[in-house]
Amino acid sequence: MTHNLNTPLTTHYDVRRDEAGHRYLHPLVLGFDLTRIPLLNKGTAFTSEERQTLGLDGLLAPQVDSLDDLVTRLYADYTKLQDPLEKHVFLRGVQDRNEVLFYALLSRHVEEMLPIVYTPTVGLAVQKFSQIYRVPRGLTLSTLNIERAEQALANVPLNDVRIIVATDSSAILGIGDQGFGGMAISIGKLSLYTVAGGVGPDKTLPVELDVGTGRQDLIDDPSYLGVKHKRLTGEEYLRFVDRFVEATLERYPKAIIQWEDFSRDAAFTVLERYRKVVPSFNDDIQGTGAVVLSGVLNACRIKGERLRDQKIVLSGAGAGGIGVTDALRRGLIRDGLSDAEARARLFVLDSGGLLLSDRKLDEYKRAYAHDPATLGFEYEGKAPDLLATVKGAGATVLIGLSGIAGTFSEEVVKATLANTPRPLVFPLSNPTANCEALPSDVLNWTDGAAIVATGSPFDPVELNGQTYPVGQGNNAFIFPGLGFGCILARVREITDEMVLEAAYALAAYTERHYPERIYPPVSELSAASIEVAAAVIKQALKDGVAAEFGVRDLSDEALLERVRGKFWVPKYLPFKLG
Ligand SMILES: O=C([O-])CC(=O)C(=O)O
Ligand SMILES: [Mg+2]
Repeated sequence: MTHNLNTPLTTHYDVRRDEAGHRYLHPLVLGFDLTRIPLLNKGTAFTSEERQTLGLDGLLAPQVDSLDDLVTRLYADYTKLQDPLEKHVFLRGVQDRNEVLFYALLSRHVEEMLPIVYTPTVGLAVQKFSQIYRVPRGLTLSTLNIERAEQALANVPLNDVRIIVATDSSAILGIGDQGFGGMAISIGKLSLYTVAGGVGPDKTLPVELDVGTGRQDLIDDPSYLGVKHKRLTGEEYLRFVDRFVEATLERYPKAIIQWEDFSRDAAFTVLERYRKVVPSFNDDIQGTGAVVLSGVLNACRIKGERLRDQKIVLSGAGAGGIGVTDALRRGLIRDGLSDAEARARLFVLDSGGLLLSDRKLDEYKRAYAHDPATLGFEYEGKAPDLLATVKGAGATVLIGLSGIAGTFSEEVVKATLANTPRPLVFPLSNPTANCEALPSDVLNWTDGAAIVATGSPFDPVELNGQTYPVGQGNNAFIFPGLGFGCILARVREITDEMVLEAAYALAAYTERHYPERIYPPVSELSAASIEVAAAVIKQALKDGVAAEFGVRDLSDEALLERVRGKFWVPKYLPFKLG
């Protein structure tokens, strides 16, 4: 089969239905090539008939396996590996060879493998991406090809992408600028879209926007694979992202964009610039915001208190910090407070201390700055630090999105305990090494009284003969369901109310199934995502932004059934040439 660049062969197969309505693959490539295209390759699970009709006879090991056999065999290999990054490379290798197998393996061992394909190991994969890079995956736009963005998108061998995770790598997790390496986070997030959000892998596209890096050490590193110059800024930067969005809209008009790990002001600027142009959301601002609101709601329920009774101190004023503050403000208003009353309960600190209106602050932080005259407590210096704020404000909730390990010291945690018998302490920065405090320390310092959640996974803590599970307050509980719902409803826009409903749906799911916990266990990600998706669809209909999914008259249960029915599950489809 030949093709030229003007009419590229943009896919390698069609999915068709036989007379009985069963789906099958009609391949547009044959023979050896089939074993090299991850969405088509079945490895030794090609049936003997397929081997003969597809030109594979003699190319494969004689044994014909089932998908289950392959999963069992690979898992045995996997368990021999010790090092998390090696495991990551192993699993990514499976994904790049045989995607159905990768997802079958991952869905069978979600709890064990999520920390490998996703946080925290993905943080290491980002840092080592140039070294572990093997074969192409996703789309990389850089300053070298952005002027040919349409052609670059035309080269992507997928015809119907519905969800894109795009990063400019300026603030990966809590580890900062990672240049080209950020591609690993886009890939990792999309694995969750498939395993937990039911979106078929052929509908997902990871994107790296390589606008350069502020890291001289990367620029100087001969093994670094990204473009080697300083980051674009200002108008040049926005023009680059404009080109990406325009070309994407043309090639994939049904796609949603998840903006991931953009630093501070870029995160807010990009979100606002495009959210009415293309259905899009920022995972760190909105996804993290929703997941934290959900956990705080459940923790308040466990304490027998209300959200509106809390005084909340947040350390970190990046995209995550301000996004969480905003979600909590909306939650406080829903709990009956006015906007001013809600703001009066939220205290945000950046590296200079509490945000105060007499400090020189970026625009996006200004919204949460307190007037020193009405703050209600005294402080020394230009602005109170974390300890002074916890004491002065009477904090009952402590949330960390600072990216700085150790921020929640024993003194700070004990000062929070002095304000309430059961403080909420959420050291949420990722990956593990950047977490503001270890859950075991927080529980020890508070003699088990604190309600703790982290962003990265932690083992349960044993204390005084009791076991305390540590909730994972990671946006993984929000974005797969949020995106899935948006895809199913073919939304024109993702409203703040839809994101808020995602938070309440997760809280309700947790309360129903795990009343003693603030987040479900990770093994329940897909079950929780289905409920999040249904809530998002309902709100999209209310907001008048849903283009499809005639579900207006469905009962809640019927809607959930509909969403469940759309969930992609890994299985090998038969090949047929007809
Ligand atoms: O990726 C994660 O684990 C959560 C997240 O968005 C971040 O930390 O930036
Ligand atoms: Mg993120």
